[in-house]
Amino acid sequence: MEFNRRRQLATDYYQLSMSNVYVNEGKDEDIAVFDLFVRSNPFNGGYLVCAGLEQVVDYLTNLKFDEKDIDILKNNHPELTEKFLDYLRNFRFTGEIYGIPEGSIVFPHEPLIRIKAPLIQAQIIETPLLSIVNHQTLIATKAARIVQAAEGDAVLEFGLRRAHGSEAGLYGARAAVIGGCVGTSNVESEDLIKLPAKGTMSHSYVLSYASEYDAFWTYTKYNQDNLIFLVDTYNTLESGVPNAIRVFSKLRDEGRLPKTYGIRLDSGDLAYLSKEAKTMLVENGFDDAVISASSDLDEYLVRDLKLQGAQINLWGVGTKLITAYDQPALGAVYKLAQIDSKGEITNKLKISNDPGKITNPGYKRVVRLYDKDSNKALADLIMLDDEKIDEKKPLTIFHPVHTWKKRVLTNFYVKEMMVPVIIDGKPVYKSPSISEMQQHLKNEFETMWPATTRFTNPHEYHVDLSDKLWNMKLGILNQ
Ligand SMILES: Nc1ncnc2c1ncn2[C@@H]1O[C@H](COP(=O)(O)OP(=O)(O)OP(=O)(O)O)[C@@H](O)[C@H]1O
Ligand SMILES: O=P(O)(O)OC[C@H]1O[C@H](OP(=O)(O)OP(=O)(O)O)[C@H](O)[C@@H]1O
Ligand SMILES: O=C(O)c1cccnc1
Repeated sequence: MEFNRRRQLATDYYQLSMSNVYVNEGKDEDIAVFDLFVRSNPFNGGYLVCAGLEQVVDYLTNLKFDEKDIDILKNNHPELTEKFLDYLRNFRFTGEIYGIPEGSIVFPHEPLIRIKAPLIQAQIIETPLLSIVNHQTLIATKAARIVQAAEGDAVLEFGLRRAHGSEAGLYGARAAVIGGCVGTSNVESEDLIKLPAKGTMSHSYVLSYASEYDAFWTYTKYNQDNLIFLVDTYNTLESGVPNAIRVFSKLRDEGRLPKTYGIRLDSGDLAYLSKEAKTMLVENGFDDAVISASSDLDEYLVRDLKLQGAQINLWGVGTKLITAYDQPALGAVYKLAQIDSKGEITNKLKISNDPGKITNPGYKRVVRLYDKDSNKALADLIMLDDEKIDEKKPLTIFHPVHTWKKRVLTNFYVKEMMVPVIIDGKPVYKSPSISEMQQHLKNEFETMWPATTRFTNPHEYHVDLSDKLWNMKLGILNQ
């Protein structure tokens, strides 16, 4: 699936006005290093699930400007010089990208993507990279929380009709599946995520028949598997569930009750109705029927319904997932960390009154430190790219703002977080399949202490700076 292939002007104009200056001032060949990172965890949570890297690669390896784009820019912006427009005509991304694989659990302040490229290129790509990663990381994180609350039950993404446009619906569905949803109702996503779209039936379908029974029975003539009947159109317990049971019984008598069959509840007290429906289904020998529910669900309602003993084993989640309802923006940023101007390297940081907002300078990488016995993650360390860690020696790590808070690690091993993705403009990374990303996330959860992933007052996972990086930062601040 091609991302934004014909949408190269989907950027903020200032990227182009600044680039116009760079070309004309001979700064376009300066080599810049930028970091893309998030400043805080969304949803008052303790973690993020990163997503969007595959679309970043697709965008960067296909980015070019054609004569139509040049005409539009020329007509609207007489200040853009011919020299710059010529530059755009010949544009190709020639830089280097390192990134953290999709489906990884990540934390604020650590680079999710590191960009090293001619300054002008790194500038032009800023807005699209942020919009891709902001969106997908936010939705993957929301999905992971809902899946976490569902405690092993299947979660389906149903949000397209409430998404902020079909592109948000499409890439939101992708991110939701990375985050752990077993599927989506979004048909356009089939080609992107290589999974058939899934679904049940609507109230209008049931209402369009003279009786609820007719609606259910007729459906079975054209759908052999996955027979999930919507049972709340008239009266869930007095009509919907009994009619569903009549149809299931008939199918069983005819020897064609499918593997996946069941009901969907979409209104009323979902805990009470699911328990009553379960009893009725079991009494009729339909112990393995799916009981699905939808209706403005999110991670808190799913958790609450489970606490109430709801007998629901498939959760359909739309609006609150696809729009990241309680936090609709992630706020990932893209900050300059180094400039190499004709061989003269300067490390850069952005100063702020808030120490937590001062950016980290230099050409850096991120590693995760794990406890050798439990295999649980202990902390992440942002360090300069050429630094090494000796796993045999004790390692002292310290809080990046409250530096007196120290820990000495002795029994640990180190894992690199970032992988090379594009080198000299050429893709070098084979993106895993969406189901591999989903599995990767499951493995990641195994390495996290519950304190980090719990919803209420999660523990702040440590993302620390190496000594060398801290000294570089302090040196620049002192200047
Ligand atoms: N047992 C429950 N505990 C907590 N919240 C519930 C429970 N059952 C349902 N809800 C939630 O309460 C909210 C309102 O449900 P309610 O049935 O009143 O409206 P509805 O589902 O929109 O029904 P209708 O379409 O008939 O108006 C929904 O978000 C639903 O998920
Ligand atoms: O509640 P959400 O989490 O957003 O999940 C999606 C909702 O979309 C449908 O309702 P809608 O009223 O749009 O259509 P319907 O008439 O088929 O129920 C469906 O029945 C769910 O309630
Ligand atoms: O298939 C479904 O049940 C469905 C799809 C989209 C939205 N609500 C429900």
